Amino acid sequence: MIPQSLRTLIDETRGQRRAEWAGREVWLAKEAWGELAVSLQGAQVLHYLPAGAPDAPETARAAGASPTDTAGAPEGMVAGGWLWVTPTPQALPGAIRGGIPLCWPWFADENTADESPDRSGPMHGPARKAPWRLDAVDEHEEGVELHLSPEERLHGQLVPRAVIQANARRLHVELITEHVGETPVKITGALHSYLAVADAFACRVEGLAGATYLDKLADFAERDQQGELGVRGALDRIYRSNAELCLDDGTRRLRIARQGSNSAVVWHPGDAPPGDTSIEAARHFLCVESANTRLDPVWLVPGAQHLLGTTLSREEGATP
Ligand SMILES: O=P(O)(O)OC[C@H]1O[C@H](O)[C@H](O)[C@@H](O)[C@@H]1O
Repeated sequence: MIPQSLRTLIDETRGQRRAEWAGREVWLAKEAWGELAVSLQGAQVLHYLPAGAPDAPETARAAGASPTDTAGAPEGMVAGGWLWVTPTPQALPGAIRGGIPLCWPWFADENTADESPDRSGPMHGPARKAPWRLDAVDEHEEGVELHLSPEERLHGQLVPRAVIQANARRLHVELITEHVGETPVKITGALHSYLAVADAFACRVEGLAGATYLDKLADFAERDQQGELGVRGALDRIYRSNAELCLDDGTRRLRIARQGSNSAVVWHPGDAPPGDTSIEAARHFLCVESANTRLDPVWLVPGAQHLLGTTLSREEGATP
């Protein structure tokens, strides 16, 4: 579910092109394998829709529906796609709420921003607001692979880069950190996926039963997940888990695999969303994040690399 204005840009795309959306440069693809939109601010995937999905334009047309159906969607938004983007994004230099923001080189706020000099760095680190450049686009019939790096140095000793792969079966995002300095550095971070859902409070996240979690809404109290997770309101949890997850919103079963992550963050603000999003629009996302947090920080030594990844795909055997 994305803003109508972004949908229009994608509809006007044949093949690949660059355009401007909400004051940011975006890279767009509309190909036989599906659709992809990436913002160069933050190297942030904003939209992905594989061909053949029930909400893909050609499938919708075959079923007699409009591919840009606004029925039931909050104002300014259209259904379609696996990711959610707010219809009311902050102006630059603010970050875009939605898609897959890259939180780097730390996850969350000043209390956990171990890498900022005085533990007071910006929430989720500087990478998501920074300008990135597209270093390479590897295009082939089955899909596309993008390589991006920040235009400026974001850290004295660490250099990040992002790899985004999209095809008709899956979306895969990697955030790779290379240590180019002299002394060990501790990092955290996240691929802060805003997944589009029919109703956030009717979602089930499978794969976390029995896992322990830190409840950020209860001062990081440690708890056990009893049974599978049903989301019914506000929650902000860091699960100690590297398991593959499945998000079921009643209309789609999305598999979420993670690489280099032993923290799965599940977040929804309930009926008190941040100022850049209405309550109505917020009912259509659930964040399920591939993360490194205070539970599994990564110590990088000079010359070492760390890869944090996430792969979204349809569940095997499920209808497309
Ligand atoms: O509003 P943002 O800075 O994008 O952060 C949004 C959310 O991100 C994570 O999921 C955290 O666990 C939440 O505590 C936070 O509120």
